[in-house]
Amino acid sequence: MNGPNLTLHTDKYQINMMYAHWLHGTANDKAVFEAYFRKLPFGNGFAVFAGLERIVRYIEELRFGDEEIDYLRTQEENYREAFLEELRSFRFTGNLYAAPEGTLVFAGMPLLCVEARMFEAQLIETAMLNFLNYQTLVATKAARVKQAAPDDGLLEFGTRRAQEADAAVWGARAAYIAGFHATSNLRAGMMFGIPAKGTHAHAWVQGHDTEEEAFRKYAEALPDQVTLLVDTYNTLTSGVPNAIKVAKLLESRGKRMQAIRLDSGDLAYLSQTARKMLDEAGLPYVKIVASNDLDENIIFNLKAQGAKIDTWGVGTKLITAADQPALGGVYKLVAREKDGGYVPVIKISGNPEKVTNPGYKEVYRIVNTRTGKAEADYVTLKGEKGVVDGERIKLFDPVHPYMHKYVDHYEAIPLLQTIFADGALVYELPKLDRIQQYHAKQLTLFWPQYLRKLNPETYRISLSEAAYKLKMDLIEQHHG
Ligand SMILES: Nc1ncnc2c1ncn2[C@@H]1O[C@H](COP(=O)(O)OP(=O)(O)OP(=O)(O)O)[C@@H](O)[C@H]1O
Ligand SMILES: O=P(O)(O)OC[C@H]1O[C@H](OP(=O)(O)OP(=O)(O)O)[C@H](O)[C@@H]1O
Ligand SMILES: O=C(O)c1cccnc1
Repeated sequence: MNGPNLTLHTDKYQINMMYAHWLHGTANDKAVFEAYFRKLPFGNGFAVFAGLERIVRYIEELRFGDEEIDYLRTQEENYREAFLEELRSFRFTGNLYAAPEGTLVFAGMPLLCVEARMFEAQLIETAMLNFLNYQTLVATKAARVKQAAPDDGLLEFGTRRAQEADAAVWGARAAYIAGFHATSNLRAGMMFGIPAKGTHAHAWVQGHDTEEEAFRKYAEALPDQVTLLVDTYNTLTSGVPNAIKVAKLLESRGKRMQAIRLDSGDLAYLSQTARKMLDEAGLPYVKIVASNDLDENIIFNLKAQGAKIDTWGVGTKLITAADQPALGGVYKLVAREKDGGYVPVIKISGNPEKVTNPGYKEVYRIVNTRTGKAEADYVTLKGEKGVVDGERIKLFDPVHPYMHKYVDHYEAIPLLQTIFADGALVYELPKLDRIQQYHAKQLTLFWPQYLRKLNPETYRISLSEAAYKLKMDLIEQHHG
């Protein structure tokens, strides 16, 4: 997938820091960074991790070419020529660990960890956050829509309203991970193998003398996939009756009309009445698709009202994550090389939730072997053995440490997979269908109280006692 060169898709301050490290001889010192977010979006109980495939492609293709170097030369007179020359041979040579796409993730857990030369780890922050914040946000929004209509068809219709072209296609992919069935965007279909589907617009109807003629001509052109948009003039007095006529015509030719689409008005009332009209005409197989500024809340309400809708076309509010336009994922330094080893580092803040968790760490999902359900995620310092050996562990909330419990019958599933090792891609990117299936399976690991859309219970991310002690010691040191 050779797209545009994204190497300068970074904030200038990253290159400034790279330059300063280079100048002072610390560019080759290793560093460990972790990416995580502090607050779940949409008041949801979980987020759906997405963005890894794009991150992998980006890292593989990182190169400073002539154009990039010439541009940097014009942007900063302090950059020495030898530094710019060094950029020519820049490659990612570090390690990257990440959760697989489709994993349910939570506030405060490391989603991705980079261990690399300071020079490399710093450059990639901006683009990685850009990719994972957006794709995780849209996948999470899509998971909420899926929860409102778990057994219905879900079509992603957002491209025309998306924040530009990349957002449209990667957003369509994120929606598919969370259980959407198809996208209207053909490029997303071609790039990722997502089924591409479509009906027709009002323009098709407006472009003919009569609605009936428009429907007939459309059905003649595409007899195997006829979904007719019935609301251009009057849904119940014109659109549905004309669609019924065309469905009968198709039947006489041995074909079946697929669906009608409703795109305005009271979707509960119109779908119920249209359903009745279709059934009475002997067309129970003709489905009803609805669209028009839908989101999980409207879909939930329409279902509560008894709407007879089989498939939902969801555009603007999904692709733009309308009720929360950004996920606040951050990328924080947790350890750096000094005198041949790693020293943990911390960022202190007056707000306890913003104090970082220091140290090179690992994260495990603790699954109770009696219930088969996840109890909490458990963050340890790298190399801690207790959890791997199944020893009794104490789970507690690092912000409210008095809230704790012990578990001893559990399986500890490591969440971060090795993606790059010494710069080499060692992870086989799964096919998109596999990611969708993996995501669906992830949902079965959690009790429903963590999954509900409204006021979910908080799933806890616990620090091991050693990781917690390290944090407290560093806070103490800094206060001292
Ligand atoms: N029964 C319903 N309950 C709750 N919301 C609904 C219902 N029917 C439709 N909606 C939603 O109400 C919103 C606005 O619909 P409204 O009826 O105002 O516009 P419209 O009929 O589509 O008008 P226009 O023709 O300008 O598009 C849409 O988001 C739509 O999905
Ligand atoms: O409502 P969304 O969730 O964003 O879904 C996509 C919308 O895009 C189209 O409308 P548009 O107004 O662009 O054109 P049309 O209604 O004239 O077809 C379509 O009819 C949907 O209503
Ligand atoms: O195929 C459709 O019906 C469609 C596609 C994009 C946006 N709105 C509707």
